[in-house]
Amino acid sequence: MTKFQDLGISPATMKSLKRMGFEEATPIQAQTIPLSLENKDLIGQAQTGTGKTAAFGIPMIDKIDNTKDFIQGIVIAPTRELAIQVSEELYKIGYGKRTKVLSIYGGQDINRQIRALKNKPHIIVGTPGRILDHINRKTMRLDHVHTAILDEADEMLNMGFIDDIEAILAQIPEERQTLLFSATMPAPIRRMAERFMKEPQIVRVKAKEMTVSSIEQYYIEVHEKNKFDVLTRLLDIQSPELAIVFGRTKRRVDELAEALNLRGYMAEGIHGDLSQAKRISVLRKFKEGSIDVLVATDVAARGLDISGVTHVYNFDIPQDPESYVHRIGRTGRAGKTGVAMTFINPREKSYLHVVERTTKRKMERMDAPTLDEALEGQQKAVMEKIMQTIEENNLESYKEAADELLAQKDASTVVQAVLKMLTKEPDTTPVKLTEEKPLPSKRDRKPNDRSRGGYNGKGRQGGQKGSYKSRQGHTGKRQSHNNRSNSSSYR
Ligand SMILES: Nc1ncnc2c1ncn2[C@@H]1O[C@H](COP(=O)(O)OP(=O)(O)OP(=O)(O)O)[C@@H](O)[C@H]1O
Ligand SMILES: [Mg+2]
Repeated sequence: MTKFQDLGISPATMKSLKRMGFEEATPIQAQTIPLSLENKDLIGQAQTGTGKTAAFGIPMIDKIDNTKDFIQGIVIAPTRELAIQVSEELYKIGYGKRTKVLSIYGGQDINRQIRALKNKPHIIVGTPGRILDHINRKTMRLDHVHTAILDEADEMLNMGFIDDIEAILAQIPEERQTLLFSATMPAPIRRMAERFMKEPQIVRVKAKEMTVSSIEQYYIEVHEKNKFDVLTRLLDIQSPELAIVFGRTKRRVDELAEALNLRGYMAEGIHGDLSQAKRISVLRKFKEGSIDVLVATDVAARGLDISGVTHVYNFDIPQDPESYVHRIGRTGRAGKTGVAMTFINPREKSYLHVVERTTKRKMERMDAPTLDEALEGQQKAVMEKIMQTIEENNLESYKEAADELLAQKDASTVVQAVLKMLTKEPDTTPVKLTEEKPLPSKRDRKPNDRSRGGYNGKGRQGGQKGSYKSRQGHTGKRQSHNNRSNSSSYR
């Protein structure tokens, strides 16, 4: 374990790290911070949730000269949500030094951003399109920037942002330091990236597997038409605190969110076609816990750090192994545990093998749960809740009513009735889901065919990092239909 004080970090930044509760550096931080402080270009690859943001953020902030009123560092990120999240983490790291950090992204009022830019931020975090927009309008100058960072670099290059990124980098002095970070860095993308770097050092955190070991990984073979029932049974049995369900396309995400609601789950979808306001509100609700299932396309969730996500469900298997790594990486972050379940149409078996080969980790096979198991899961959750209520020892005012019931019926019958009332019986309300064809067999697939749902490179939306309110131990995750609109009990 490496202590931050051994990495050459300034006292002001050390103070911020302490305030953030960071005690020891993660491996990627320990390996890249000293190199970065020496101004080396580098490509940093480490598992999801292992602190890459601070790995690039700490040295960048330490190199900012706060007495100078111009932009000295820039971070480019693929989505608005991520830009906001990264800027918030940088703000916290820069708190001790009073570093000014500004996020700029499409969809937000440009005049407001222009006013904020006049406030002379030291660091800009933004999406490629909007950064270019400000460069073209001459509302932002990058000629004093010494550090340029591409977060989720492989995704941005995959999405066709290479020209935008090169145009942005062309505005930054050549002596700059350029850093690329991601949990995945396929070789062709890395070679493309090296074009705009100077003898980059490649820092790959040595790990046997590409995914963190604290995520349990399972797959379930299930036919398309049964997938939804299997999903709801799993939700009933596993009672996730917060869950993310990944669908392949935007339509899929919308239909899944609607179907989950029909069956009484608090779910909402997020993808690139929603308005910015809607996306902000969905993410905020998810972080606060007033919805507990987020249905998303891959790109919508890249890099997002939401505490409390205990389960990830791949309703559709992702088309490439990198997407798998990023999807399941929304759980098991910062040393926490998580569970990832992947549904596989029997004809998609080859994709499972490709994922396993890339991650160097086998998924464990699980059988689809039955209705009875789902009911049992819900009963268990209610029983836990009852025991918890007993432990809280605050039942005085119910004693009289209990005695009255027990005078009429025996204890077992009374408890059975209470259990029945509290248990959400598995719901089989019919739902409408358009069938997705299984992915083409590997042999039919063209190289670089990544046509997926999600963002189209434009129209990215922002979301705010909400407060992570503590969620009281609630076990039954579903609301029955008649009280579904009352979300306050979930806060
Ligand atoms: N040294 C540390 N000690 C404790 N917590 C840390 C440390 N470094 C980072 N964290 C926390 O770990 C969480 C994950 O960090 P971060 O989002 O930077 O991961 P990442 O490696 O960028 O993941 P991804 O590949 O999914 O983008 C964050 O909540 C962050 O604040
Ligand atoms: Mg990250």
